[in-house]
Amino acid sequence: MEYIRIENDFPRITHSAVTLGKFDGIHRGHRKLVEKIIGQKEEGAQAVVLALGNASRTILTKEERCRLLEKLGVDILLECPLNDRIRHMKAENFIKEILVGDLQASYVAVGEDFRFGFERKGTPQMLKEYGRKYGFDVEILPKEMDGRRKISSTFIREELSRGNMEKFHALMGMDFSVEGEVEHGRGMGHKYLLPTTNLIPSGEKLMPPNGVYITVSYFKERTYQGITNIGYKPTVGGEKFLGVETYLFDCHEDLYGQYCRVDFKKFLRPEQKFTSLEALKKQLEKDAVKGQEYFRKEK
Ligand SMILES: Cc1cc2nc3c(=O)[nH]c(=O)nc-3n(C[C@H](O)[C@H](O)[C@H](O)COP(=O)(O)O)c2cc1C
Ligand SMILES: Nc1ncnc2c1ncn2[C@@H]1O[C@H](COP(=O)(O)OP(=O)(O)OP(=O)(O)O)[C@@H](O)[C@H]1O
Repeated sequence: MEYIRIENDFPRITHSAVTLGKFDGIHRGHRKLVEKIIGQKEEGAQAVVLALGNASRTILTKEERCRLLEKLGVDILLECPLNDRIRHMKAENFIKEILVGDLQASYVAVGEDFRFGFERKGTPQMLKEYGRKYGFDVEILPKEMDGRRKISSTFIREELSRGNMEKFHALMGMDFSVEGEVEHGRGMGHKYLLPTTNLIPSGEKLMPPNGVYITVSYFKERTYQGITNIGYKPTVGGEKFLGVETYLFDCHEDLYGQYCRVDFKKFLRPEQKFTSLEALKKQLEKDAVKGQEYFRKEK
C-alpha cells in the first residue's frame, strides 16, 4: 500500500474508488466502506482511503492504521490534515477539483452522515448529484449499529476512556493494543515484586484509564497471557512517562529489546498508591489469580 501525506496538492491518480472521512481507528462501519472500494478493484480502480483529520491523539497510531488498511487490501492511503485550504474549500469545489480532477474517481463510498467542505455543507446526496453529472457512482451506506447505537469513533473513544475493553473489541473487531520494544524498568519488580516487561506507548495513541488489565502479549516467537499495569507506579515514587508494564504468566525468558504487542482483554482495577511494597505485592498476587481464572474460563 502506498501512504501519502498531503502537504499541498493531491497526487494525480488515474481511476480510483474512494472512501472519505476521518477514519480515526478503523471500526466495523469503516470496514464496510473499505470492502466496498476494494470490490471496485475488479473494475480496474485503485482502492483509495482519503482520511481527513487533525486529532492529536487517535484510536490507532498512524502506523497501526497503515498496517491494518494494507492488510484489508487498500492500495493508497491519503492522509490529509484539515488545513485552511481544505476547511475553506466549498463542497462543490472539493468534488470537482479533488475527487474528479486529482483522483479521477469512478466510485465513491461514504456513510449516510458524512459531511464535508466549507461549513460542512457537502452531503452524500450532493455527492450523488455530482456523480451523475461527472460520471462517478456513489454508494451511501447506513451506519453499522451496535444494538441501538450507531458505531462511531466518538462511541469507541467513550468506551476506551471507561476501560471497557470488551466493548472496544466489539466495536473495532479487534483488541485495544500497545506495541513497542521491551525496555528496562528500574529492576525493582524483579527483585521485590514480580518480573515484568516494560513498554512506553506511542504519545499519539489514546489510552484507557490507568490501572490493571488482563492481557495477552505477542512476541515474535511466543505468546504469553498476563496482567498489565498502565500508569506511573506511584507506590515506588512515580515515573515521568506513562508505562505499560506486564507480568507474564509462566515466563522465564529474557525479553529485553524484543518487539511486543500487548492486547488488552479486561479491566481489573485502577492503579493505586499503596503504603508499602508488601501491600502492592499482595494485591499483585490477587490480580494474577483473577487473570489466570479469566483464561481458564475462556478455554
Ligand atoms: C500487574 C501490575 C499491577 C501494578 N499495579 C500497581 C499499582 O496499583 N500501583 C503502583 O504504584 N504500581 C503498580 N505496579 C507497578 C509496580 O510498582 C512495578 O512493577 C514495580 O515498581 C517495578 O518497577 P520497575 O520494573 O520499574 O522496577 C503494577 C505492576 C504490575 C505488573
Ligand atoms: N457505523 C458506520 N457504518 C457505516 N459507515 C460509517 C460508520 N461510521 C462512520 N461511517 C462512515 O465512515 C466514514 C468515516 O467516518 P468518520 O471517521 O469520519 O466518522 P465516525 O466513525 O462516525 O466518527 P466520529 O464519531 O468522529 O464522527 C464516513 O463516510 C462515515 O459516514
